Amino acid sequence: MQATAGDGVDVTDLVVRMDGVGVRRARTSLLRKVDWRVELDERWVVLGPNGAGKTTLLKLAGAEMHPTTGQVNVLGEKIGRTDVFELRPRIGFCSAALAARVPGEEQVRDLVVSAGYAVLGRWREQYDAMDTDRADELLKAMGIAHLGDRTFGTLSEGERKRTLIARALMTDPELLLMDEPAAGLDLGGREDLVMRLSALAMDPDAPAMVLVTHHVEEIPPGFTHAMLLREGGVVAQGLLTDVLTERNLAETFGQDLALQRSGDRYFAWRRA
Ligand SMILES: Nc1ncnc2c1ncn2[C@@H]1O[C@H](COP(=O)(O)OP(=O)(O)OP(=O)(O)O)[C@@H](O)[C@H]1O
Repeated sequence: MQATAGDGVDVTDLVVRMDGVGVRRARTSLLRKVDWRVELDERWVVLGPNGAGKTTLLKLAGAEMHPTTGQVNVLGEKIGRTDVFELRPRIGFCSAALAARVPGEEQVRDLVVSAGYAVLGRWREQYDAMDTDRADELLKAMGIAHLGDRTFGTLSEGERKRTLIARALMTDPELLLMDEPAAGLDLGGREDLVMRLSALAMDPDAPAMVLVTHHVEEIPPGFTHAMLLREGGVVAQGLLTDVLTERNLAETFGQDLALQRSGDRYFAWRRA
């Protein structure tokens, strides 16, 4: 008999499970009563305005933070009861906060390959040839194979984002968490990234994914589910096509928003 999460879902397929989760800091609720299930083959987008709690949610899923109330399970391990240093290599994480910690003189290939050794910053050991081949393969998949010998400090914003995604994939994670990967990119850079993330989302061997964004235009085709957050509370969650409605967007962003779908892409704007 298979163990289930109480809602018929096989728990071995659950990558993230949150039950009644809340996070409080200095009498402020960053998150309230979040119940969430992410399965192996799902690709989630978390959408909401500034301060909604998106990064907090991602940090919980990345075992970077404990909840104040409720329970968080990631890859079958309960946060608070497990060794996070064993859990974190199973999770790929990319965020602006991580980018800010990368020394400018770090070589791109080293930055990617060192993820397997859980280090950031200059690493003088010799890497295994298999590891450097894998790093080059990931750089190629992100369209930046030619940048392996460059230093991180010399890269454009878009090239940095792609490097960090390659690094996050280096350990072959079971869960990939991305906090606003398209922030700061120009139109061409954004479109290029959206298409690469779309290819990743459609790869059946790719990890479960959670992508945080402010913009519906940044949702890569192939993403399957969405959570809308406002002021620490879940406005709606479920299948992307069910959740992404004008009504839910209006409630999430507190404005009268029009939403249009063109193929697998979404566009939103405020009605006059
Ligand atoms: N340590 C803290 N103490 C008090 N408030 C905090 C703390 N950390 C975060 N917050 C607040 O919690 C709220 C949620 O923060 P979070 O970074 O999760 O939001 P977000 O949705 O990712 O926002 P953004 O889109 O602007 O990045 C914000 O209002 C933030 O100011």
